Amino acid sequence: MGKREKIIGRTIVALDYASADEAQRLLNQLKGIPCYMKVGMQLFYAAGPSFVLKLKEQGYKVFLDLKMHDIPNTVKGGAASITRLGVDMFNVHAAGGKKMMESALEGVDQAVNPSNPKPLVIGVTQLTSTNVTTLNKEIGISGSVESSVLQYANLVKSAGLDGVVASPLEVTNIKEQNGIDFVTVTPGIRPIGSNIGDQSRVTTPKEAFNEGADYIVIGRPITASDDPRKSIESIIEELE
Ligand SMILES: O=C(O)c1cc(=O)[nH]c(=O)n1[C@@H]1O[C@H](COP(=O)(O)O)[C@@H](O)[C@H]1O
Repeated sequence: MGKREKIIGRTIVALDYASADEAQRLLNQLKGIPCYMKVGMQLFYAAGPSFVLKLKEQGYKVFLDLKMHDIPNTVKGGAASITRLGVDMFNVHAAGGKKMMESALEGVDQAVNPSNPKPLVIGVTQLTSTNVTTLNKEIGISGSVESSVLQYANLVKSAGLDGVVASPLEVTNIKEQNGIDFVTVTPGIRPIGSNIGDQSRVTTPKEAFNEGADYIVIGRPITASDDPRKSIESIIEELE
């Protein structure tokens, strides 16, 4: 696999759209650039499993980002249903605790078979929109964001999940404490000059990979651009 293909395979495009038609329009614009595709709440609640299956039919790897956070039994059932969809990756909130995350893995085990291979199961640590004021004053967790992220990452690892969602800024310490193979999926990606929006803990795509991120997640710098194809090409070029 060449360098360009490797970069494309590690770049996850967040399809945050209100309908399948809008998401498909972006896929058409990015034809021939087989990035990993992320379906989050907005698109899944509107377009459902059928759009996920459509992405798989088109040959994409799919990250289903539904950030499950519920009682263990419910998460177990949800994880089984997600696994039956044949996605490549999905996530749960680490804040749900170890038993909840272990239950997600039990749900996966129930549903895996040759047509539903095991997806990567990823724990969300502190959202990349969270800053220290939100953490301390609203959520009620004291200390730095990074220490909370590391505590969650260690919990995710102890529950047996494959890795975490975190900001690229935290990747080095996460890998140091949990091993190089512990997968890091990093949103909060902002190429130089792009709008930070509601994100707090951001880096450029290049910095994220330099920090050791396995996957970068990019939404609006591509989807809100006047020319999404040009935007993604310039990100890939910078990374090459
Ligand atoms: O789990 C996620 O994907 C996620 C976790 C997190 O901490 N922060 C975060 O931004 N995300 C998702 O990553 C994407 C980032 O999108 P942009 O901010 O538009 O690049 C969105 O779809 C978010 O839902």
